[in-house]
Amino acid sequence: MWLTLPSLPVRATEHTLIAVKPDGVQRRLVGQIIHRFEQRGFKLVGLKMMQASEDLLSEHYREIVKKPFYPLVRAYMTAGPVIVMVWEGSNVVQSSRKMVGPTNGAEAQAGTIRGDFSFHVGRNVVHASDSTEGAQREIGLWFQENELLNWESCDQDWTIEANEDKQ
Ligand SMILES: Nc1ncnc2c1ncn2[C@@H]1O[C@H](COP(=O)(O)OP(=O)(O)OP(=O)(O)O)[C@@H](O)[C@H]1O
Ligand SMILES: Nc1ccn([C@@H]2O[C@H](COP(=O)(O)OP(=O)(O)O)[C@@H](O)[C@H]2O)c(=O)n1
Ligand SMILES: [Mg+2]
Repeated sequence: MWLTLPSLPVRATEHTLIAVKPDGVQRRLVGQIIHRFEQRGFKLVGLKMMQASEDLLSEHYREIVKKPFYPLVRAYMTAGPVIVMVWEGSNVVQSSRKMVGPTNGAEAQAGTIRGDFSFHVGRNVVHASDSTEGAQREIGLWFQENELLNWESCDQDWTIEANEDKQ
């Protein structure tokens, strides 16, 4: 039997900033990390490789910049290139945090990115924004507007139920 799928109204979408940290790049984990977000059904709308400057990093981590361990974070995060990405989808901020797992890989469950690829808080492979407001702020820090692409994904009707907006 064929399903008929009504075309979706344009929906307010959510975005998050995910970064593969220098250890993830060095350990050749970039592909596996991207794969997990693709597999979940989220849409990639921005991606680049860059060397983070200390200034950008202290803005990004403004909540921890005064913590005693921040110099370690700065050294870690500027030690090599990072991959920064913007992913789009329903509830993507919270879902990504769950996919990434808690800050300390030693406490992260197997099946999460940190639980599968790290066991030390200072080498935890990925960054994920922790709130929608934080995500907007971080996306604005790392990306120019013209680096984000608004493209139609052909599987959209199969990853989002059409009536979601009407409930
Ligand atoms: N005690 C620590 N020692 C060393 N590094 C730490 C420590 N605590 C945190 N970090 C590093 O600082 C980062 C920022 O800490 P934060 O509390 O924001 O964790 P997070 O939100 O899980 O990580 P991120 O913001 O990178 O996604 C951590 O991801 C980790 O790499
Ligand atoms: N005690 C800590 C806390 C954070 N960090 C580092 O700082 C990053 C940002 O901290 P955070 O509190 O925003 O945690 P996450 O959002 O990364 O889970 C972490 O991902 C770690 O790389 C650390 O090295 N030691
Ligand atoms: Mg954080």
